[in-house]
Amino acid sequence: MNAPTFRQASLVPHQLVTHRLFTHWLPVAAARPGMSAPWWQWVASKDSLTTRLTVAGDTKAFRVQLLRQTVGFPLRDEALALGIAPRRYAWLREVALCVGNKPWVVARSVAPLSQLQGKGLEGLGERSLGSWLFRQPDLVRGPLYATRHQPRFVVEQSALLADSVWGRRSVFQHSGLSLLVQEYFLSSMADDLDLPSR
Ligand SMILES: C=C(O[C@@H]1C=C(C(=O)O)C=C[C@H]1O)C(=O)O
Repeated sequence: MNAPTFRQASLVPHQLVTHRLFTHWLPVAAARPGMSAPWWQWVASKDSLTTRLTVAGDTKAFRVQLLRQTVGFPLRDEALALGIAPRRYAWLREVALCVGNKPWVVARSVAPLSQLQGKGLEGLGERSLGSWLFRQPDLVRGPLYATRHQPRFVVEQSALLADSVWGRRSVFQHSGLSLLVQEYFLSSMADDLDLPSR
C-alpha cells in the first residue's frame, strides 16, 4: 500500500524541477516550426557568428563590447548544460556584439574556472572569443538549443536595452575546456537587416 504513495510523492517535485529547468531551451530543430526561414539561417548556423556578423554588416564596423568578465557561480541551468555542480567557480563573460555601433547580439559565455588554465582567455578583452575558438583545430561544437526568453544577464548587469528575438546556445569543447556560449539576437539586428519578428 505504501509503495505507490512514495513513488507519487517523489515524482511530483522531480517533474516540477524538470519543467522549470528545461522549458526555456528547445533543441533547435524543435524550435524550427515557430521560426522564419531567415532567422533559421542565423540561429541554426554552426560556423563563426563573429564572421557572419562582420559579413552581414558589410561596410559597418564590427566590434565586441565587453560588458562584464568575472569569476562567479554559473546559473543553475548553465551548470546543467556544462555538466558541472552549480557551486563551482566559473569564468563568466558577457559581451555585446555591435555592428555600426549598434548592439545586434548579446552573449554570455561560461566555462569552469579549473579548465581555463593556460588558455590565455583572461586577457581577451574586446577581441572576439569566437575568432579565438574557431582557430582551434580540435574544436567540437555540441548541439544547438533555441529560446524565446530574454537574456536575464543584460537586465541585471547593464543599461543596455536588449530586446531579444531568438536566443541560442551550445557547448564548445577544446582540449579539456567546455565552454557554454549563449547568444541572443536582438530586434535592432532584425530592424537593420529587415528580418521578420520571429
Ligand atoms: C562563438 C562565437 O563567439 C562570439 C564572440 C563572443 C565574445 O567575444 O565573447 C561571444 C559569443 C559569440 O557570439 C562566434 O563568433 O561564433
